[in-house]
Amino acid sequence: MKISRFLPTSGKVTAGLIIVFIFALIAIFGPMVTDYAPRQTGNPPLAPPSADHWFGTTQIGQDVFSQFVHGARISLGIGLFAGALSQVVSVIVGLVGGYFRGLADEVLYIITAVFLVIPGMPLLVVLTGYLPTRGMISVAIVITITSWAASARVLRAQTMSLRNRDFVEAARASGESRLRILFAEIMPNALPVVASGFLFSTIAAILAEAGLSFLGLGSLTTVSWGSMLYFAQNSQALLAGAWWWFVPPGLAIAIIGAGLALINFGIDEYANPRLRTGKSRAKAVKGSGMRQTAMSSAAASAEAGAAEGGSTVRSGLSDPSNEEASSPGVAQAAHEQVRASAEPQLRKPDVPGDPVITVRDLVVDYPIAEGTVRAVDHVSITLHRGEVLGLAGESGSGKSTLTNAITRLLRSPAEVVGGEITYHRGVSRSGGSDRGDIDLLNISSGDLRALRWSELAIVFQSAMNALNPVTRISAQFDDVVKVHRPGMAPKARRELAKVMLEKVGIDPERVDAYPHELSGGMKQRVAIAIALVLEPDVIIMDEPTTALDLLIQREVLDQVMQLRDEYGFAVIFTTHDLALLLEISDTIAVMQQGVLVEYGPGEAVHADPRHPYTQTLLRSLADLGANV
Ligand SMILES: Nc1ncnc2c1ncn2[C@@H]1O[C@H](COP(=O)(O)OP(=O)(O)OP(=O)(O)O)[C@@H](O)[C@H]1O
Repeated sequence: MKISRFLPTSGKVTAGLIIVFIFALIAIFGPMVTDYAPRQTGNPPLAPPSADHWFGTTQIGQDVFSQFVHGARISLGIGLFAGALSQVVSVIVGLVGGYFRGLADEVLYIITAVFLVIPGMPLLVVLTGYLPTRGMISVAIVITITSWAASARVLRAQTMSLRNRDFVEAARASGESRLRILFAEIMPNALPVVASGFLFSTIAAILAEAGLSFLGLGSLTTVSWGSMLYFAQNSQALLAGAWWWFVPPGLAIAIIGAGLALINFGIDEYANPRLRTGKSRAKAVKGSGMRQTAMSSAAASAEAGAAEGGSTVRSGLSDPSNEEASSPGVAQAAHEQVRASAEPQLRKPDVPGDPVITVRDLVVDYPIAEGTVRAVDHVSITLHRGEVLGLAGESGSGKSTLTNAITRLLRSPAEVVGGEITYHRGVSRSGGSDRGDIDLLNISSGDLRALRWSELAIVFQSAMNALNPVTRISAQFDDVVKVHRPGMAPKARRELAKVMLEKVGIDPERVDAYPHELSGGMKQRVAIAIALVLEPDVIIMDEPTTALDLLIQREVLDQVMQLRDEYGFAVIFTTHDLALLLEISDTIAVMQQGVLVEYGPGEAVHADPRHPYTQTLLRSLADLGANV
């Protein structure tokens, strides 16, 4: 495990950590290097900084440096203690209320709301007035009482959204105790909120202590940055020109506050792996761990087969347990090894229509901290009008990267480093002359918006996520139609939505339903109907039926094929299910480690697979069939 993976990638976070580290050193070691006790008098009064007194002296001859370093211990100590205490209260109130709901939640929520509306500083002042002692712990407790509510409210909302997620349901179903679900399942997902709450409470506590001490309400027998400011102000240090007395504590409070705020920027980076460039690892884990399909196991045997033949095809980043394979060199070399192990087998597709999309020599890289992942390596394919192009390949082989490049949905850090993608507009449905070609990689964002959906539509893997849960189906059709057919009347749009629903086998009266009122299969059909509503030339379907059971999958696919016959759109269909692809595709493209290893007419690929990887995939299918 490399330490560099845990180092912050952002300069802001590094700066924040350095600041906090320096102050921690000052608080820990500072008191050891000073010759003076913080309250010791007898030195020359109001002496400016000198070799004897680095930060000068106070009006009664105390050493300011000594007070500053001792004060650092107290101020930081109170900040951290009150910050931690306030988070403990927030976590308990937020998690318990958000998870258990009911009366407990109502009571806790009312208390939280009351604390939120009471202004913090006046409450602090009142509470400190009633303190039996003004010790630092008492001050920290008072600060906690006034600062826990904001974070508790955010945590409650987060818990409410997490409590219905599948992994929590699964934990409940597996019999985990409520306490465990709260603290082992939900809490880790809420950690970014807790961590950022902690940082802000710490800053607030340092400021509150300084404020209270400055007002003379803190513990004036203890040296803190706040009490230094109090005495400096009471002795009119400003008028006396003794800047060295109040500038160090004032500046320190400002700098440590900035440092903690800068660290807060880093929390998201750690909480969300996608924000870190090491996303490929996360994807690889997901790919190799979660989707154990026939294809990925077949890929494993393909590798074994290749190894027997003398050349090894490594799965590169797709095996997280393999440290060697995860190293950047191997990641970069994986596609080269695929090419070296066997020549790609590319045959001309056997489709009558004109080309509608041509991908030529496309190369897409993901530069990550550990090196560059070449996700698509010199891929060329042609999609013809009305053609169903089946895109197969193990998880992580580059299918989504290829289709996302076509739809221009690639996300950072993806970089298209070579090749062309051309959309051939052809003649319009109403006839006329050829409308020419569009260079998809260099299209303007305005043209891209106009093209997407009206000519190039997408059906995402999970309709569950693609449909907005809080708007009716009719409104979701409207979203698309209004943008591209601005002149269409609301009534006509509603009728169009109904027609489209009927086409995908859904009762048109369900047009006013919300997504949660539909079954999984129905939702996927709605997603397909929305993709079809503007009669596009091309639909990209990224594993559109994976989440459905076999019977529904079959029904949805039959429907897609019927609609294809009716509308004549071309489809790029991505799936792990090779058997399904063989059945529906005119052309098959098989990818491995970003390389297009087999390409050709579906029947020809089925009858005569030429690449060892495709052969193994098909053999494993045959074995599966034999075993059933
Ligand atoms: N944002 C990213 N940063 C770094 N590497 C990435 C990123 N997205 C994808 N990759 C890498 O690019 C390669 C191709 O990934 P891609 O998602 O295109 O594969 P896929 O065949 O669509 O996989 P799946 O079927 O699991 O969706 C993989 O090695 C993956 O780890």
